[in-house]
Amino acid sequence: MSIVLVVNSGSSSLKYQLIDPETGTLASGLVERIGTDGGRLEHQVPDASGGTASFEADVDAPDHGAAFDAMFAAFGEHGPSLAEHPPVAVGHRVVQGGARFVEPTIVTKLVKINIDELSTLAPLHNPANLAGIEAAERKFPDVPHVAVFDTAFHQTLPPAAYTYAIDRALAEKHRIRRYGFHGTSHRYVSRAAAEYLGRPLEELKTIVLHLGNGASVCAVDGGRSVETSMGMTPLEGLVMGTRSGDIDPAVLLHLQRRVHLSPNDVDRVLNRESGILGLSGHADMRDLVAAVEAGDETAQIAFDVYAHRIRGYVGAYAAQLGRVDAIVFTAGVGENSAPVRAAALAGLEGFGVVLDAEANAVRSREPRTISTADSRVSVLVVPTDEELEIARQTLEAVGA
Ligand SMILES: Nc1ncnc2c1ncn2[C@@H]1O[C@H](COP(=O)(O)OP(=O)(O)O)[C@@H](O)[C@H]1O
Ligand SMILES: CC(=O)OP(=O)(O)O
Ligand SMILES: [Mg+2]
Repeated sequence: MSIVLVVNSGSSSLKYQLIDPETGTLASGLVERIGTDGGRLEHQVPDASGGTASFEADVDAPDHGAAFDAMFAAFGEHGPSLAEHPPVAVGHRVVQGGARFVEPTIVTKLVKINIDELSTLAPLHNPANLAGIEAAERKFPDVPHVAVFDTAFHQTLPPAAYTYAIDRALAEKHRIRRYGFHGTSHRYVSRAAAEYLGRPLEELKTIVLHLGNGASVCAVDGGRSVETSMGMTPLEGLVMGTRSGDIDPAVLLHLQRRVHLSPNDVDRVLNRESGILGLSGHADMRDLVAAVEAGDETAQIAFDVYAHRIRGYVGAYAAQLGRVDAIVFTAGVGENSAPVRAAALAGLEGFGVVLDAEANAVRSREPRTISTADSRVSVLVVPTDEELEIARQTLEAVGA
């Protein structure tokens, strides 16, 4: 058996999964609200009847080390026993790998220094990823730790897609270019979509819409990322829970010169206080949709801006690909929100994108088609599984 512990450390959360890619998940869980009051743990294990048993607890988690302690306590209390199912490696999601990390990489002191240096290019993510690695190393000092980078899948972007039109020397000196993120998800989902359609990956042209708390679009041509909406940092592109996505860069200058916000203030405003939260007061899509359904006009505008931006990217990426075989929705919002999917693709019938309202309303955790039989473009919902993908890549990196 090759068991991997997969760790996805966010700024305020720790998601984990103990998994054998060949046989399935042994446990998964989440510690939320790290660093603030009201920490909570959820731990799930498969039960005898083929379902899952779920355990919840309030926990005190001032930092990632404490979150790891809470996770261990949950394994101790609810199983499975880590002594009986020891991981052969720990796989970590790391968001920003820059141009340096294009493969899953065994963590060394130098790798950690590099991840730290890349923090300015993913300020919400890399510091938390590193904190998670260090906490996990203290708990599992004897197994290899592997970093799997969100940016790696996008290393195939052509220069025309990753180059910003600014002074070349300045850009090169400061490594300013599009890197792209959510690559582990885009890679997994584009492959799973090809498998579901029963078509060779090499001949498929796909647009993947990863709509989670962070959100990005990826144009995948023959299994390779050729265009993606996040940029040098995970701020560019789609409207997100708390991030603005695309904005005229002159707005930042205006905020600094005329409103006298500091660079850190602007960072906070755009990364944490914008998106659907800034527009409506709701960062969570479930709350936004509920407010729209209750007739709240401000919520309606936020929802419309969110969908309008997606539709624009679908059109742009269709043009870049020249042909689209499938549009694939994934992640929390993409997998669960029928109203978002319908609004995002509304009016595209003339381009051969026709949703089936009934199929779109079905709730399921399986890959499925939500377009009509005569829609020229297949529209799919394919649940992402970043943890499984990270586990596979971790085992490959350690040669297990
Ligand atoms: N049933 C649902 N309807 C609409 N949105 C949902 C639903 N379930 C989850 N979501 C949304 O998914 C988002 C979180 O997605 P997720 O992929 O878990 O994000 P992350 O990995 O970035 O934390 C939240 O905005 C949440 O509102
Ligand atoms: C890169 C990124 O935005 O990740 P997340 O969606 O987990 O915030
Ligand atoms: Mg995510």
